[in-house]
Amino acid sequence: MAAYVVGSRGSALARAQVRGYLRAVRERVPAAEFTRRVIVESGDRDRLTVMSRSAAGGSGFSSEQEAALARGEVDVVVHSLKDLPTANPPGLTLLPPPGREDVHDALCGATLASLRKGARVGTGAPRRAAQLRAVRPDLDVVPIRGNVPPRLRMLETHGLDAVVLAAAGLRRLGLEHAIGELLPLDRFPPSPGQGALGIQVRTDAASAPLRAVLATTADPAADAAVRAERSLLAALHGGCNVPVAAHATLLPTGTLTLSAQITSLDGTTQLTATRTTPTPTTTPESLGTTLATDLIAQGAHTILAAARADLGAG
Ligand SMILES: NCc1[nH]cc(CCC(=O)O)c1CC(=O)O
Repeated sequence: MAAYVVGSRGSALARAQVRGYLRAVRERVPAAEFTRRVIVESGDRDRLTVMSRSAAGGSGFSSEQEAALARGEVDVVVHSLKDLPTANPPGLTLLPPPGREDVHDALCGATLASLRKGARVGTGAPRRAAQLRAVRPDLDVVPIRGNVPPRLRMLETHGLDAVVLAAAGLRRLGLEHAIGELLPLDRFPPSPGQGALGIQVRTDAASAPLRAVLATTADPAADAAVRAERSLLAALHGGCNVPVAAHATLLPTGTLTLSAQITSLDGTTQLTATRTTPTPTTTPESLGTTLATDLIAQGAHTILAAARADLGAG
């Protein structure tokens, strides 16, 4: 059997995600063989361009990863799900994720309560900046970007008092000792899909054997949760850079609960809503779109339009 080619970005986090994923696959299908290939994102020089679908040259792909997958240069791409647009390019599909890491955001370098008035807290995510301002309007939120280890080093190199990072990335990199506090989910719900891998493959018949191998790792609970979260984001015409948070959990009883939060960039207005599947036939996707409708009735579009205008101008 020829080895399947697994693509990812070249960051330490992306490599750790591939390593962890292949460990899970090999546990279930020991005979499967894989080789790894790093696909460099031209946009990795500027993170903002990575996020936009037009960045891959108007090709309809959100990244070089997707384009390489569609061209057959790799057979599967391991992404961070939260970085993937909700629109799926034709010919490609996402498989259910193999479970989910810690969904919390982590404050590194301090705890929230220990931060003095006016303390400098680094984050590149508009959602995190807005959530911080909602809870602590006195903080000086400093925009930072880059990969996880350099962002952590900015505590020293940029004189920051704290930085906010996903606990999932820190744990995958073995950097959990840097976590000062896991931020509470009620005030700091995560980005849709945070902590989950986006396992993307081709839908063609030739890829069916690989899809069958990879499907052995599927975690139905994680899958239901991220599908609900991402359908909410899609229904709000979100993107990975808007101040939308969502978190779903599937109980053993089969009940799926989805909570979402939208925050104005200045932190002064915050919308929250929660829904639970009323019947077993409600799909995760319909729960997401229903909750989006609840938030739209509360004025979601006004907050999001203002945020997009500020971010676009910014
Ligand atoms: N946007 C960068 C990114 N994409 C995925 C993760 C961490 C892993 C995850 O959230 O699943 C991170 C770093 C961070 O947000 O701290």
